[in-house]
Amino acid sequence: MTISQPQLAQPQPVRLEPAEPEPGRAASRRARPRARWWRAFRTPVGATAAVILLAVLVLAVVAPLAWSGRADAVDVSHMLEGASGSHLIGTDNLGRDLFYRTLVGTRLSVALALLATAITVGGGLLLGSLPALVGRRAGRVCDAVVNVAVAFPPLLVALFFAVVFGVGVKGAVLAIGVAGVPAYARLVQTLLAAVAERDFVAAARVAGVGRLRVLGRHMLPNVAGPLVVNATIGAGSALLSFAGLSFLGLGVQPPDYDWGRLLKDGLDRIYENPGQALLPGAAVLVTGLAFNLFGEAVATAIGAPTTLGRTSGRSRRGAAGAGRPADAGAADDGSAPDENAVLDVADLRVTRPGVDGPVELVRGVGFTIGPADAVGVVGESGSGKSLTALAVAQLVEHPLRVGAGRLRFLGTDLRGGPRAHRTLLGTKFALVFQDPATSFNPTQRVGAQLAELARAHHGASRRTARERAVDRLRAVRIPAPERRARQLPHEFSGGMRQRAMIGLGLMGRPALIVADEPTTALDVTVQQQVLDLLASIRREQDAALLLISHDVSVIAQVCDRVLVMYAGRIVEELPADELGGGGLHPYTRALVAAVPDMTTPLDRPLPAIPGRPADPADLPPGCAFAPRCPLADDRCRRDDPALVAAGPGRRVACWHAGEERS
Ligand SMILES: Nc1ncnc2c1ncn2[C@@H]1O[C@H](COP(=O)(O)OP(=O)(O)OP(=O)(O)O)[C@@H](O)[C@H]1O
Repeated sequence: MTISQPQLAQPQPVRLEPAEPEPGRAASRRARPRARWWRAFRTPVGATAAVILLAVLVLAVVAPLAWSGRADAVDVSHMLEGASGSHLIGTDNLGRDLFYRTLVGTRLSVALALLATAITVGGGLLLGSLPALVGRRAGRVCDAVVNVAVAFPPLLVALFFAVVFGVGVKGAVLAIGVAGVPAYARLVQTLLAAVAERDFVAAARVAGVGRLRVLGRHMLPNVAGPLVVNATIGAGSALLSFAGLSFLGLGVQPPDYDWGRLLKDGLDRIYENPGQALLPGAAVLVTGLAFNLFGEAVATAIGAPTTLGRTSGRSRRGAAGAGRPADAGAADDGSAPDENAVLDVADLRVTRPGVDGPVELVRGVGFTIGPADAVGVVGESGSGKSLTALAVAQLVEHPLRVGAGRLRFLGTDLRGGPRAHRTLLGTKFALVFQDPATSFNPTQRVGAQLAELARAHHGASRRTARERAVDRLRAVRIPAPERRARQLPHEFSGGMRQRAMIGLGLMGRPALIVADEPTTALDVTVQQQVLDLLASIRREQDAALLLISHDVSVIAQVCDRVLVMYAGRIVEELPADELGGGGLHPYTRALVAAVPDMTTPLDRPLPAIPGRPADPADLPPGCAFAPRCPLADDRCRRDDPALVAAGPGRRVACWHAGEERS
C-alpha cells in the first residue's frame, strides 16, 4: 500500500492549554506525606516506639540533672542490699542506689550509641559515595574494599577495633562506629547506583553539573529516606553493641557507668538480687527495640522502599558516573567534515562486550545536522536510535564503548572526554527524555532545578538565576510560572513536566535539542502540545532538532529529514515530505505501511513487518533486514549493501532500492 503524506495519521492540532492539575488533587497530593506520617505513628507499633523513645530521650536529658546526686551517693551502711522500699532494686558494693544509677546511665548509653551511629553514617556516606565521585577504575577499587569489609561480622570487627583503639569509652565508640561503616557504605552504594540511572541525574550531567553537586543535590536527597531509616535502626544495634562491649569490660570504665556496665555488675549477683541485672538489661532491650520499631515506622511514613521508583527505558543503559567519551578508534568514513554543521557524526559505533567478542549495537552511523534543521530518527524498538543519541550526548556508560570517526558539535571535537565539553554541552545542547516523571529530581523545586544551570554555567547570582528560570517556564507556556517555579515536580501534570524539561534545555541557548521519544509517555492531546512547542522553539530560537521516535507520523509532522534505522545502521535517509511515498528501502515502506490512517479498514489487522527485529549478537550475513524482506535474494543474504547517495538529500542501503515486489 502506498500512502501519501497527508494520509499519515497526524494528531489534530489543539490549543496549548495550561493543563493545570485540579487544585483539589494537587492539595491532596501535598497532604499525602503528612497523612502518611500521621497514619504510621497512629499504628500500635509506631505509637509505642515513639512514646518509648521520647521517654528515653527525656530521661537522658533530665535524669543526670535530677538524680545524679542520689545515684552517686556512697552509703557504706547499706552496701549490697536487695530490693527495698528505699532502694527499689537494691544497692551496689558502695551502697549506691542502683535504680537511680540505671536512670542516670541512660544519658551515657544513648549518647554513646548515637555518637557511634554518627560515625557509621558519616563513614558509610563517605565510602559509599566515593564511586559516584571518582572515576570508574577508582570506583571499582572502592566497591572491592567495601565488599571485602562487609564480609566480616560487625561484632567481631567491633571487638577487634575496641582492642586496637584502646579499652574505654573513646575506643568503644570508635570501634562500634567503624564496625558499622562497611554495611552502611554498601547500602549507600546500592541506593546511589539505582538513582544514578534516573533521567534527572543524566539530565544534570548533560547540563554540565559537576559530580559533587550532582551527588549532593540530585542523588543523595533521593535516597535520604532509606538511609535515615537504616541509621535509626542502626542506633538500636549500636546501643546493644555498646552494652555488649561494656558488659565484656571493653566499653565504659569506672567511675563512669552505662547500662552495659550496670548489667555486668548486676550479673555477678543475679541470684541474690535479680533486679540489679534485670532493670539495665530491660532498658537496653526495650530502647534497642524502640529504635528499631521507630525506624520501621519512619520507613512506612516516608515510603522509603518506594522512593527510588521506576527507571525509564533509557535507564537500562545505565548513566552512573560521568558518561564514557567516544574513542577516536573508529574509522572516518572519508567524507569531509561539514564546518557549518551543528552536529557532524561519522562512523559512530557503540559496542558491548559479548562472549565471542564485542557486539555492535550501533554500526557505523553517520549524519549531519545543520543550523535549525529538524532531523527525525525512526525505527523499531532496539534499532539503536536511543544509543545513537546517548553516544552523541556522552551518556553511554560502561560496559558499552563508543567509537567515532568524527563526532563534532558546533565545530568542537567531542571525542576524548566529557569534562572538557561540559560548558558546551550544558549551554548549547538540550536533552529531552521520554518519561517526564523521571526527568526531574523529585526532592527539589522545579525553579531551583532550572536555576541551577544558570548558576553552574553563567555564574549567575541566585536571584538572576531564579528570574531566568521563571522566564524560561513562561517561554514554554507554563501558566503562573512564578508559583509553578516554587512547586515540586509531582505537582505538575505530565505534559507540564515535559514542557518544564524543555524549559530546562532552554536555560542556555541550545543549538541542538535532542528529544528521545518526548511524547511517548503522554496522552495524545498533550503530545500535540509538546510537539507544537518543540516546533515553535525551533523557529524562534533557530535551534536544530534531533527527534527520536518509533512513530512515523510524529516524525513526518515535525521534521525536515528522516533517518531510518535498522539493526544499528541507517538504512535510509530521505526528506520527511517523501516519507508518505514509502521511501526506497523495503523497511521504510513496511514502517510507513504499519501506520494506521483514517482509511484503514478497522475489520482487518494492520500490516505488520514479518519476523522479529535482528538480534545485534546474531546478525545474519549480508543485509540484516534480508530475513524479513520480501525482495531479498541470494545477494542480499551474502553482501551487506553500503549506504549510498540516491538523489538529492537521499541515501539508501539496499540492493533493490525502489523496486516493487513482483
Ligand atoms: N546498556 C546496554 N547494555 C547492553 N545492550 C544495550 C544497552 N542499551 C541498549 N542495548 C541494546 O542496544 C540495542 C539498541 O538499543 P536502543 O535502546 O538504542 O534501541 P532503540 O531503537 O532506541 O529502542 P527503543 O525505541 O525501544 O528505545 C538493543 O538491542 C538494546 O537491547
